[in-house]
Amino acid sequence: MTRYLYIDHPFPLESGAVLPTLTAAYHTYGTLNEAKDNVIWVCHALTANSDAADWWPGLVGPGFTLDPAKYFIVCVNMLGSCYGSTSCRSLDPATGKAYGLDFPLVTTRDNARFFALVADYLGIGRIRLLMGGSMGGQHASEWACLQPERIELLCLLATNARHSAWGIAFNESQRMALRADTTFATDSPEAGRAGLEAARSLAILSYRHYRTYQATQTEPDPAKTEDFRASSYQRYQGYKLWKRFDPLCYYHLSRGMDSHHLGRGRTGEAAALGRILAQTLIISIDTDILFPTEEQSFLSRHIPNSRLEVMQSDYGHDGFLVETPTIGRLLADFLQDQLTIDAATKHAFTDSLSGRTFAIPGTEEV
Ligand SMILES: CC(=O)SCCNC(=O)CCNC(=O)[C@H](O)C(C)(C)COP(=O)(O)OP(=O)(O)OC[C@H]1O[C@@H](n2cnc3c(N)ncnc32)[C@H](O)[C@@H]1OP(=O)(O)O
Ligand SMILES: N[C@@H](CCO)C(=O)O
Repeated sequence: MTRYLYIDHPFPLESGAVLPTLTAAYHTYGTLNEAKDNVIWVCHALTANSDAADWWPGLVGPGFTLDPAKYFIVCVNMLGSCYGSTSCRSLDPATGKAYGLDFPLVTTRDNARFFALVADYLGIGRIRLLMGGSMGGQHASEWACLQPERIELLCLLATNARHSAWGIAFNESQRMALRADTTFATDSPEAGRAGLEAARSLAILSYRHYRTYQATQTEPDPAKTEDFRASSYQRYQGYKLWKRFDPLCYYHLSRGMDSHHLGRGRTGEAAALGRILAQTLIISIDTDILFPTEEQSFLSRHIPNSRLEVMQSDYGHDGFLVETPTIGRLLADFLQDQLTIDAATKHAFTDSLSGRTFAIPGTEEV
């Protein structure tokens, strides 16, 4: 069940804008123990919500690695999302109307500060494990830089220290699709639908891989000359997001993702990552073309106590959501303090974009 926390206190954003009050939609699973040392905080990705057991089945829930019988698991909906926390659909007290397009930029750093504040309000001190994938990993790494002493273990999946030019270009293309829809940000009944569907269709290309499409969407009928299986898949993915997500929120969230840069104001990403005290497990996906393995290798080289695991998956970037048996195993070992900070265990990998093979932890090609 979604719960809500109302914080009647102004929240200044990095941009200088101020949100006068905050609403945090959140889920918890399990019980905070007396020692308050069993907190697992999950940060969700772009279009998910605070119900981590729903969108991470096989990882969060009874009998899985993140078992509520052992841990107090918390997930808070990020600011700007349409799943209950303060967003462009909230009322702007200055106008008495919803913020709409005027909603201020909420950076990944703002969201990390928001989570830290919510943790304070929920009476949570230290966090045993903070984790997140993709944009959730951007939030988790920001938080680990902001409050290094608070986070004991960190798990970052399919994420980066700074959103790449490639990632920003994908997001801008999606915003172009949204803006090209003349109903976007209007009061019409299905405002922004065509734009959102086109945007998601574009995005899905970056979340999957050539091999994913070859395996699942190759047309079985050799006589076909149009209306291919892959086409209906793209349209369906667009429709599926439209059924559950708000085009305006999507627009603003993508701006937040673009803002991600751990090094801003901290003399660079390497210095920022060097502040992280948590023992860190970094999980990469060999077919991830949006956050390629070289980005997680960078995290691993600069977070002092870290280990990189490269998972094989044909699913591409979204493998961090679906490869739960592998992730569960890696995480279980990590939680049992079997993390060995041993450079010798770091193995070479081949980057899916460039096809180059790198030795870890060095950057040199082998
Ligand atoms: C309120 C909420 O629901 S929020 C929680 C859900 N979402 C999130 O948390 C965000 C993160 N999750 C995701 O991004 C996605 O759900 C993922 C990556 C985990 C999985 O994506 P999916 O779309 O389920 O998987 P996949 O890419 O394999 O597509 C399967 C779907 O496409 C359909 N499909 C497959 N091929 C085709 C085709 N050629 N033509 C049309 N439809 C097709 C399948 O029937 C299936 O439909 P269904 O989802 O209605 O069952
Ligand atoms: N598939 C993810 C985005 C990629 O991290 C989501 O919809 O949240």
